[in-house]
Parts: sequence; structure tokens; C-alpha cells
Amino acid sequence: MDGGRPLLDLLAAPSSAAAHWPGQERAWAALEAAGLPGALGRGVRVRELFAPARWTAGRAPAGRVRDAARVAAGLAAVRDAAGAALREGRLPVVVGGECTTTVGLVAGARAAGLRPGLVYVDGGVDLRTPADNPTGVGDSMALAHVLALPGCEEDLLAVGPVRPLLEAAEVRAVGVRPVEPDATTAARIGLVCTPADRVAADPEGAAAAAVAAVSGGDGHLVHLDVDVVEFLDLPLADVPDHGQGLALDVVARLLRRLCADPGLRGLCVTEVNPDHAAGPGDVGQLVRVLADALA
Ligand SMILES: NC(=[NH2+])NCCC[C@H](N)C(=O)O
Repeated sequence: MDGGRPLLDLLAAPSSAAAHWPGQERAWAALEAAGLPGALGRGVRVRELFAPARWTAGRAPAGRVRDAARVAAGLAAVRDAAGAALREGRLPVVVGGECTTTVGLVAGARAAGLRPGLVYVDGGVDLRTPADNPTGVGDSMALAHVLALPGCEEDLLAVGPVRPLLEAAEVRAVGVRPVEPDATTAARIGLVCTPADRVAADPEGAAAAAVAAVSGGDGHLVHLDVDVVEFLDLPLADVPDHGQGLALDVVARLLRRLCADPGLRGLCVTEVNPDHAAGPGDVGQLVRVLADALA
């Protein structure tokens, strides 16, 4: 403990195996070079969970996630490290890697005997499955696998000690822009979403409402996809959506409130593609936002 707050385990999961193309496997190296470990302080302990797992070409077998075994192996490493951190009373801060990295964090919490809620801060809701996305790109499917929706990939579901890892009522999606067909699925399964414009109007209020909705006795986890930030302000997202994102300052305020809450049990930072950065200062801006949120 450090002034009553848990010490940090910074867990690097450098992967683009589940992505649309290579790049995210270098997110950890870029964040480390930009000074993330030192900026976090709080007795940070760094663990690199596996060697960079770079995207390879190849089509998905019908009904499957591309490269499922390799993606699942990475998620299992995240599960084990995050679970160990939580059992020691430390706070896991996972650096992906793709959105699917969060499946490993939630699985780790459940393996540690906890059932925290999940605040999913992301431009999309990642509710696709191989049944409705025949490309098999796992990066559009993270929340679907947390919720174990029909049509999910067995290798990824098997990472969890239980299935589903969480029910839709235990998740709030925050910062969402309308993306079909995910929006249809969200409405069908009753996933409550806070749209991006509502976050822009009141980031602290949106954060407080999400925490109040999902954070119970075992607190809450936070997923951050950098694509929630407007790409034209901070070009880091692996799959950019120009003109649709939130101002960096809004995301910083949202994240600060989500992480300041004593119920925080873990954070997963995803979808950083350093190849998209215009210069080294861009990754540095993200380091400052993360350090400020976890200070
Ligand atoms: N949150 C993410 N998964 N970001 C990557 C964007 C994925 C994109 N929505 C797709 O359908 O493939």
C-alpha cells in the first residue's frame, strides 16, 4: 500500500495477434520508452508477460477467431498475472495489445475469486462474434467473449474460469458511438451504453454513474480503448474513426474519476498503435493521462 492505495503491477501484453494488422505489439515498447513505468510511481512492478506477438496473415476457419490458439495463450498469461496481482492486493494495470486483452483481465479477477463490474470505455462495444463477423478478427469481439454470447470462440471462452465472466448488467459501455451491428446487439442483450456526446457534456458525471451502476463489493475494472479519443487530436488508435472521438481532456477527466474511486481493481489500456503516432510526443500525452488517472 502507498498512502492507502494499492501498489501497481504494470503487466505488458504486447500483441497484435487478434488485430486487423500489425502494430499494437509495439505499444508496450513505445509506452515504456515514453516513460510510463516511472510516471506511474506507486511502487510499480513491471512484468512483460510474453514476447511481442505480431499479427500474421491468414483467413479464419469458418466460425472461428483468427489465430485463436495464439490469442488465447496471450489472454491466459494476462489472466494469471492479473489474478496473482489481485491476490496480493496489488492493482493490475495491463498494457495491451488489442481490446481482447480485457478478457484476460476479467478472467484474472474471476480466478482470484472476485466479481468486479466492468466499465468499458471504448468507441465501440465489441459485441461481434465469428457468427456475425466472418473475418474472425477478434478485436471486434472482446465484450462478446466477456459475456459469452452465442457464436463465441471456444478457445477464448476457455480462458475464463467461469462463463460468462460477467452478465450484461454488470457492464457499462462508456463513450460509445453508434456502430452497427454492435448497436443492435447491445440493445438486444440490454447492455447499457453512455454515448460519446453524453460523456463530452459531463465526463465526471458519466464516470460516477457508471461506477455507481456496476461497482459492488468487489469494485470495478476499467477498459480503455484509445479509439475513444478523437484520432485527429491524438493519433494512436489502431482502427481510427476520424471526427467521431472525444477530446483528450474529456477522456482524461473521465478516466481520472473512474480510477480515483476506491473500488478500482484493475485497468486495461488497449488499441495503441505507435505506427499511427505523428511523433514520440503523442505516446507521451497518453502516458501523462494514465499517470494523472492513477496518481
Ligand atoms: N475496440 C476495438 N475493438 N477497436 C478496434 C475496432 C474494431 C472495429 N469496430 C471492428 O469491427 O473490427
